[in-house]
Amino acid sequence: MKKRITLLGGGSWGTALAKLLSENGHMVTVWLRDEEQCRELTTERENKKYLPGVIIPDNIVFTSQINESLKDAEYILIVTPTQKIRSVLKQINSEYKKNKIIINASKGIEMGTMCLVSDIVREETEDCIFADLTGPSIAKEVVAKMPTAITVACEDKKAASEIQDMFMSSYFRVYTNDDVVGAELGGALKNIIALGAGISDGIGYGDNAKAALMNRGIVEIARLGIAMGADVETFFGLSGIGDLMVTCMSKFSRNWNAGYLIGQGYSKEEAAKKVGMVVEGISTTYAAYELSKKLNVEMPIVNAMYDLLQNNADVKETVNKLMLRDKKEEKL
Ligand SMILES: NC(=O)C1=CN([C@@H]2O[C@H](COP(=O)(O)OP(=O)(O)OC[C@H]3O[C@@H](n4cnc5c(N)ncnc54)[C@H](O)[C@@H]3O)[C@@H](O)[C@H]2O)C=CC1
Ligand SMILES: O=C(CO)COP(=O)(O)O
Repeated sequence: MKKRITLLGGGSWGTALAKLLSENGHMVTVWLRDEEQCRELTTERENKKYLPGVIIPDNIVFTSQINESLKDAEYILIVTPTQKIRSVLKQINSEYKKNKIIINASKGIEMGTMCLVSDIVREETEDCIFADLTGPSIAKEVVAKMPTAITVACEDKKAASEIQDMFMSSYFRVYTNDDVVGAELGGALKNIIALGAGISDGIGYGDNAKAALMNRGIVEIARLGIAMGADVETFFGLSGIGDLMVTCMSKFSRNWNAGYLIGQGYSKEEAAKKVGMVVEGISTTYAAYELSKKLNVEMPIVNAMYDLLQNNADVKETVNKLMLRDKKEEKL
């Protein structure tokens, strides 16, 4: 059935999801804060900055009026950088953020508050159902209609199944899951590990190092997840190890690319600027570091990444410290 969906954000992932939803027959509106960009997208039907070369279907509406964009919406799809979500939701009149189904497609943790996106949505909206759309899904491959499998995590089974139907297509397979916290944590924290994988590649370490990072990375992600009430099984799924694999291995990943540049000697600011799109792993490193301290969860890779980003620690020395920690059993 045709649904009315408004996207908050139209960068590379927003554009890709708007295109997919429109091609699935839904009525899609995209809110962007920049009026000039709305005009360009409306007339040129191409997102030159974030997804050049992709033709945007004619029936997608772009607007810079946030309340107007939500008047008829049944579903709200959040696709803005995580650190901006709260301020975006605050701009919406209360009547338009009440009793809606809110789907989050962003992957990060809010700095300062340590909130997951589900917490932000709970605090900034009223009586809404929250779902998290997450998993290994590089926007450039989705717009090229390459096979992709993803998860929708939602505690409300009916809403989960509606969202599954809404996104499913011949090249986009959607699974459901009811572990929202686990799915959100997997999506957010894999960005930190991918940044680390990029650094490892950037300084010239090999595949052994990257495999170790990925494997020990998912272990510490699961450790934090367990402390926060998530189901450990979720971390073996698409939103966990699945997304970790693609983000650490894809040359399209912005987190991997930013890490690679840092490994080559650029500062985090220069690397983020060069990538030119959101690098969620940087801000999420700070939030995850605070969370691990608060919950007393051992997260050596997150600590190392914090040291690199916050204290400009030397990369090789940091890796040495990681390797020479106390001997351990291979356990969660
Ligand atoms: N690109 C991808 O392949 C995927 C991205 N994601 C996630 O989706 C989220 C968005 O990522 P992308 O679209 O790729 O990022 P992007 O950097 O391509 O685009 C970000 C969008 O947010 C807008 N924006 C930035 N600051 C804003 C503010 N203060 N208020 C309102 N809008 C603002 C930008 O104008 C742009 O439209 C991230 O959390 C990312 O981790 C998830 C899966 C795949
Ligand atoms: O989340 C993603 C793939 O699932 C996209 O990762 P990047 O933000 O690193 O490009």
